[in-house]
Amino acid sequence: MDVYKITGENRLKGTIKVSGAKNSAVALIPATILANSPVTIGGIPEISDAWSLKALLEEFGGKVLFQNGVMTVDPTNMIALPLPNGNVKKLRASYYLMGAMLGRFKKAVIGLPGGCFLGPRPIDQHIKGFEALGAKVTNEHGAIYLRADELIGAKIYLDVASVGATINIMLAAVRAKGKTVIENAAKEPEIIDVATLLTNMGANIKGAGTSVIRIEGVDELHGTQHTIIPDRIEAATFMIMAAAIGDGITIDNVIPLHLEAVTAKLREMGVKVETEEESIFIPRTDFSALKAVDVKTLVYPGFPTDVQQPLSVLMTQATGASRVTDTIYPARFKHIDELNRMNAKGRVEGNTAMVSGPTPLQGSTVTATDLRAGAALVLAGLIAEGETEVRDIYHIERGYSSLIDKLCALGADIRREKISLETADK
Ligand SMILES: CC(=O)N[C@H]1[C@@H](OP(=O)(O)OP(=O)(O)OC[C@H]2O[C@@H](n3ccc(=O)[nH]c3=O)[C@H](O)[C@@H]2O)O[C@H](CO)[C@@H](O)[C@@H]1O
Ligand SMILES: C=C(OP(=O)(O)O)C(=O)O
Repeated sequence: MDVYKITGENRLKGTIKVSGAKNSAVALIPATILANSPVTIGGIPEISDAWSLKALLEEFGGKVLFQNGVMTVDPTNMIALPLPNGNVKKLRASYYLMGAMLGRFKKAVIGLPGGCFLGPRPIDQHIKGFEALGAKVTNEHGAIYLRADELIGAKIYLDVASVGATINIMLAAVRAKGKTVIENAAKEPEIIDVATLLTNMGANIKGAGTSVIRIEGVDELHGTQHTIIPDRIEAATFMIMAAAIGDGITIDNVIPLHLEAVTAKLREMGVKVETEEESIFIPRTDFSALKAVDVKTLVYPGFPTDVQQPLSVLMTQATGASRVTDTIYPARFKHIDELNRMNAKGRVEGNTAMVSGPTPLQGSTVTATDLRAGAALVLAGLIAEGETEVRDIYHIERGYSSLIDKLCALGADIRREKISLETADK
């Protein structure tokens, strides 16, 4: 088993560069299926989700080159093979193969997705959208079967403003006949990024980034080049790290507008956040002035659920009782038990976690139960006294590109090591 071993309390200083957005990359890569010639995307993060998607596209005839952050997909020889198992279960975003394959081939068989278990993560809104476009959708033996004689544009009202459903319906609708309107669409920046790629491939999409998206289907989409947006969740993780253990850290390659909710909440805590056009500087925090806050996760542009877990680590260092309410994933609190193993004072009631501080954290052996829980534990390890061992790091490596190298370049002491199962059992 691979683990991270972190020796804490090193002050970190310097510049850290944010990679391309995971949640864009995992949709942009499946979107290439819809083209009739190669698509090149720059800035793809070196994360296992990107490698899993590369393998999946290759399973049904795609030619994929992924080098130095640039992925080129030649989709011309793809055929609609079923993908019921294996790589589809390694990530959440394999659900985008449904929309993209349905759009191109009018049929698909895709296993139910994996990804972080954050409580129930239904895909009923994706399916409702596909059905509205004319697909017959069945769930057989853990795989979703989709088939349509033709896709016809429709008006689709999403019961929840789901990121995945919005993008998935867009992927199918760009090749449907006529007009599709998605109402109560999600507004996350990654949706605009996917719409930009599709538009550059020849699609006709209006309103991405607002709650009403209008799509006029086209007969063909062609190859193009695209550069991905920076990862706002990785940037937020680094902002929190800088506040928790930084001696002056510049976070480079960010779109500050995408980080407004996080910036506002950090400022409310007493963290100084200096925003430039494409970077953010966080000076050393005055911990005597770090205050407890309440935070509620909301759809974009609200505070992102993906950042509440890392933020709870900073809350352990703030004076007073902080509260995190997750309205998107009410059970996304497995990290609290793990932080408590490190001497944090956290407690969960319903969809809310209470974290009291300030508490000196102590190094311990902890488990990354999901991606952002893992990021939170790495942050906790960086500030804790002594050594922290983080297990199940495959979750972290689904979404953070070259994390160890980036943190070590700032002065962190982190090693990725293999431990035997006997050692793990002790
Ligand atoms: C690959 C990717 O982009 N993952 C992100 C995406 O996940 P994902 O796209 O899975 O999240 P959604 O936006 O779809 O989910 C939001 C809420 O809607 C519910 N829901 C969703 C779909 C559906 O058909 N029915 C339904 O009830 C979910 O249970 C959840 O409570 O957005 C989440 C919310 O910002 C982020 O935490 C994830 O990092
Ligand atoms: C929950 C996340 O990812 P996924 O949807 O891919 O599981 C995340 O990025 O925090």
